[in-house]
Amino acid sequence: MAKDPVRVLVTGAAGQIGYALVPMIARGVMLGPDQPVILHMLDIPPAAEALNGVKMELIDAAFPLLKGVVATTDVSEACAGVNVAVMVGGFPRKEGMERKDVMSKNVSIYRSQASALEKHAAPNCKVLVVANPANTNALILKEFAPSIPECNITCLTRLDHNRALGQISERLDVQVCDVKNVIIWGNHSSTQYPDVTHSTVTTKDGEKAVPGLVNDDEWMKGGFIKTVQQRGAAIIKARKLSSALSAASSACDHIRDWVIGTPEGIWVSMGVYSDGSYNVPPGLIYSFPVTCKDGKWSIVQGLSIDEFSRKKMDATAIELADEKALAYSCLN
Ligand SMILES: NC(=O)C1=CN([C@@H]2O[C@H](COP(=O)(O)OP(=O)(O)OC[C@H]3O[C@@H](n4cnc5c(N)ncnc54)[C@H](O)[C@@H]3O)[C@@H](O)[C@H]2O)C=CC1
Ligand SMILES: O=C([O-])CC(=O)C(=O)O
Repeated sequence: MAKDPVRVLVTGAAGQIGYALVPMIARGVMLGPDQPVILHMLDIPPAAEALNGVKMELIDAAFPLLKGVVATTDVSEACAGVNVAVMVGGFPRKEGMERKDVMSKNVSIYRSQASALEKHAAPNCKVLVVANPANTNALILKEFAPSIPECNITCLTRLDHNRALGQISERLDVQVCDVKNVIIWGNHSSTQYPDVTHSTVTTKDGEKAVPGLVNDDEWMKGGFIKTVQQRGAAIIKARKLSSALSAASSACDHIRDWVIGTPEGIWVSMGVYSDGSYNVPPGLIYSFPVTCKDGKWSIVQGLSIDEFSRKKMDATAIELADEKALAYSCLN
């Protein structure tokens, strides 16, 4: 029997990431090849005409799984009955703007969109925040949507995770699908800590630890970390636009693994509400290694943390606490 359609909201749908993401969702990349979807696309009034253009293209592409398209600038209509919400819309930093000005705009957007989701979304709606500052936007959303379970509110660090897999695969000249269990700890920012301590490569002689294969501590603790931390900026410099293709693909990976489950023996990175695991302060949305089963994520426990990792994990937590304080100061 055909499945009932799932309603998926994409905010900022007329933007770069939105344009890459909506066809992936309509093709089944996010929720599977047998899962019909209804797309809800939200953008702001100045982008209404472009948004309608995206809707026209979705119709023209005749996606078999796509059972309906709502394209609107009305946040209540956009959120009505949605089962999955991918929050890509936000206010970007413009020339001459202070950090506080950008935070203040995004706090106000995420506060009002949280209330709309709380009122209109389906009860067990899963939320993924992509727009920067992603962790803190997700935290604000959590604060202002108290009836949405906190475990349903996450932010995207899967792109950083995939970037780390890509860098290891290039360095060792192995297939990216044979590399697993890197970790992104902390903020989706240049303080994030991409950690290869526990990662492995599947070889014809079995699983081998990445640190032993790379055998270059200086690179793993220096160039590798910096490349992953700065990759978004490098893409913007090269394209003059954001990393829309890889962000859209990673957003699909994030939701797919969350809904369908992570494969046996594999963990992924997700920004989730900290429960104090690994001595990360509770009350932050922080990226951890997680496995997913039956639509729920759980933080991988018991990994050993060396002194180098501890310092990096603490530094990114401090940045998140500062962002949280700044965000709260914008609420008054
Ligand atoms: N977490 C991650 O891994 C990544 C996050 N990003 C972030 O994703 C966001 C989107 O990036 P792009 O698509 O390249 O930007 P973009 O500027 O092309 O698109 C953003 C869209 O959001 C819309 N928008 C603005 N305010 C809105 C509101 N209140 N409600 C609904 N829509 C609104 C804009 O009109 C625009 O169409 C940015 O914040 C960017 O920094 C980008 C790459 C990776
Ligand atoms: O800074 C940005 O907008 C881009 C970004 O987050 C990324 O590519 O990781």
